[in-house]
Amino acid sequence: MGSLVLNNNKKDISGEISISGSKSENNRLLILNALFGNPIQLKNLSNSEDSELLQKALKSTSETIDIHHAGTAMRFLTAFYSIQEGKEVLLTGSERMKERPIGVLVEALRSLGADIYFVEKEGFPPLKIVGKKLEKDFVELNANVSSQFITALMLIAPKLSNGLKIKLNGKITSLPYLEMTIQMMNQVGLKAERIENEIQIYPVENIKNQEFTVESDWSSVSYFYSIAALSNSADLKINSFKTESLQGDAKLIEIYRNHFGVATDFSQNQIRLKKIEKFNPEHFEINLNDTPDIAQTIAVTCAGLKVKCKLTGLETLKVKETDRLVALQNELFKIGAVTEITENSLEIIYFIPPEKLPKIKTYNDHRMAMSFAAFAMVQNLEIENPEVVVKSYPDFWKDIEKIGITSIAK
Ligand SMILES: O=C(O)C1=C[C@@H](OP(=O)(O)O)[C@@H](O)[C@H](O)C1
Ligand SMILES: C=C(OP(=O)(O)O)C(=O)O
Repeated sequence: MGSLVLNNNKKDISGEISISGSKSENNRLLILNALFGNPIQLKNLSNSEDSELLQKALKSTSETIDIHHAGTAMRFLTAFYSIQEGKEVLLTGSERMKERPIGVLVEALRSLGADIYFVEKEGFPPLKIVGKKLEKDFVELNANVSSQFITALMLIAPKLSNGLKIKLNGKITSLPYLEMTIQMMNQVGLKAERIENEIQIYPVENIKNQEFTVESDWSSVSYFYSIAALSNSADLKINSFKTESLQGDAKLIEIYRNHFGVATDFSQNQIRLKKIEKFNPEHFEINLNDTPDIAQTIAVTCAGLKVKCKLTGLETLKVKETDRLVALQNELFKIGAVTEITENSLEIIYFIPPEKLPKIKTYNDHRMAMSFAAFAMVQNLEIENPEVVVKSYPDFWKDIEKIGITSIAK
């Protein structure tokens, strides 16, 4: 499967690229379309493999659905199939998917009356799901493992006879993703609201035909913020973004402006990133519970700038595509950052000289590949199994080439 050696001869970068639609927004709309008979015409679709896998699953008539490594799709489909009366499926995924917990969602759906069985290990995929009509209208669940469980319930809720009240117990993780679900549902004509730890979704029969332009993916654009922060000068134009984003990761604008000297200007639907100052804080501390997908990006930015940092709120990272805390610790070491990790934090405590040509393992995790690629602004490095990027951003290597980071296959 090879590797790529990344090389950037100049520390000044510029160019223009387009990033496809947010996989989070896209996947919510795919489920709503499947539930309501395709009333929503999506514009600026996500070209992520995860979204394509979900789309394919929703069209499939097979009794076995293999969702590979697409976590969001796995969770949303679990709820979706629970209410498909008369349909029985085996919902499975990659080896890693079989290690990503889903018990909290299954328990919540069972408490609503769903027929779901763990086929191998209790609490984990694969699942056998026998679709039926769910009669109840109240559910409670722990909100501290994955917000995707809650979104999954919210998306099917308008189709339940009396809607659904969802009570969230414990600390709510990845909250902006729940806000995204609520806002999107309201935008397409459904009725959803959250008051503190209670979400209410009202029943709705139909939604009207409409277009929905998916905003480009802010998690994907994070790598360009990191590249800009590690450059001498940067001027990057990237499509297509909205000033009022539904995506929590738009927080990047503030984080990179306030801490890493990268300014963002909006001009119509384009953002323009500029390095405005060389800005190396002594120490940087941030809680990323709202924005878990940009933790790796920020860790590599800090390593490249030699900024000691403490990233907290990372308790969900160990159950993502890989244990991202361990993966980060191993690979940051190769680029000269020595870290301490706990169950929910990562701290860069001191720096050592980076390896001459660090060879970065990617652990089947797209975000490991893309976040470490930004370090090419500091020195050459090798990224193993670069094809992992397809999960969210298939054009990533082409796009960084466009702005001056070349790669040679090895
Ligand atoms: O709802 C979503 O689209 C997502 C929610 C987050 O997951 P968790 O809630 O499990 O942290 C995020 O990490 C994931 O990439 C996408
Ligand atoms: C965690 C992620 O995705 P998922 O949970 O959908 O696999 C991600 O894209 O970083």
